[in-house]
Amino acid sequence: MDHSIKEAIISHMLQLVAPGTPLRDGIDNVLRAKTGGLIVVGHNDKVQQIVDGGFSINCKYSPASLYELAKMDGAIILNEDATKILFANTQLVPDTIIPSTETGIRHRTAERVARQTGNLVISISQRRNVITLYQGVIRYSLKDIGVILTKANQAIQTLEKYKVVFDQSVTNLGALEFEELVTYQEVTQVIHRIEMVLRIKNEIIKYVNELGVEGRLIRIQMEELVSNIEEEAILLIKDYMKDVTQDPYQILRQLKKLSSEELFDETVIMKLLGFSSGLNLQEEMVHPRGFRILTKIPRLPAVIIENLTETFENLPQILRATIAELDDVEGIGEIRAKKVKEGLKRIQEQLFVDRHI
Ligand SMILES: Nc1ncnc2c1ncn2[C@@H]1O[C@H](COP(=O)(O)OP(=O)(O)OP(=O)(O)O)[C@@H](O)[C@H]1O
Repeated sequence: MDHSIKEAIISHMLQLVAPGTPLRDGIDNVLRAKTGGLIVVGHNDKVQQIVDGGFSINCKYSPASLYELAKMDGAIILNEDATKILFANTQLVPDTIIPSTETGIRHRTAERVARQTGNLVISISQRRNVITLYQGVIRYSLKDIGVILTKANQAIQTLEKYKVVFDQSVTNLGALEFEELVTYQEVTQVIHRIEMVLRIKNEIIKYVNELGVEGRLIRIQMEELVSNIEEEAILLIKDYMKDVTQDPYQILRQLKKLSSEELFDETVIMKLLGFSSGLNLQEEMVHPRGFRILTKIPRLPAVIIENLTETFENLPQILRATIAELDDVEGIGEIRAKKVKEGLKRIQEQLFVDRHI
């Protein structure tokens, strides 16, 4: 199964049972009462085929009713978004040919039902104090909130460190862009770093999803650190991809799929940007189109940035353009032309002050 599809399924199931949701409240009640439970989320033809006996309940879902119904033997079936309890006390009869690695009957049934129907199945162990989620071939044991919180906090600290390193290298890149001294190596290095930050951010998002209401503070910290990091990555790619017709979002998606070793390989990143191997990355100079720097000018609409980069092709040419030449660009009058010039000058000054040598 594609890694990103698997991640998406896990993320969806974790959000459904995240702390603070009614479903999680009900599951926690069952766990505490030590009655055990087997819950199928969603009812369709495939589920219908393996259900035997039980009662039709068809009432609004509430944590209390889930708890009461779990006292009975058998499985409980909820609707797709877990807002209704449809059946209780049902016997599930999945195909025994379907392989299962579980030992107990409840867990084996849960795994088989999930594989056979593709639905989310939740097994709450009576003796072992664990909640296991199954969907298709995916199996996920919910972890203790304290353990996830510790991991999430560690990830936030790592994110802070990586963010500092990334900020430094992106400031240096900006200064070099004004000096026309950027080599391909600097570009691949910054792209590598932004992808590292994105990877840590995604890991934290997973924890936040699993933590539900308990993850509020982690989410705030994360957003404060890297709220628009994806946009920054897209602008960076747009500045340096070989051909303007390439899709920067597609390049970013491919970047996400790289293994850690590949991400360290400059030639792999260059290839994603559309360059063939054979370039001398440490010596050959490259100019950015200017998207990233122009976006820093306050209140400059995206369409004007597009027009500027299209007319002048790269940042050095935009910097060399006179007020009159800027004025000729569609959507730019004299006042805006001056604002662009002043804006670029201010950004340059700031970058030269902030750069790390
Ligand atoms: N096919 C099934 N359909 C519905 N409920 C089932 C099915 N199989 C087992 N159960 C439920 O699981 C209970 C017995 O589970 P058992 O103790 O054998 O499993 P287990 O996987 O070891 O779980 P636990 O860790 O909770 O003990 C039954 O009382 C019943 O409620």
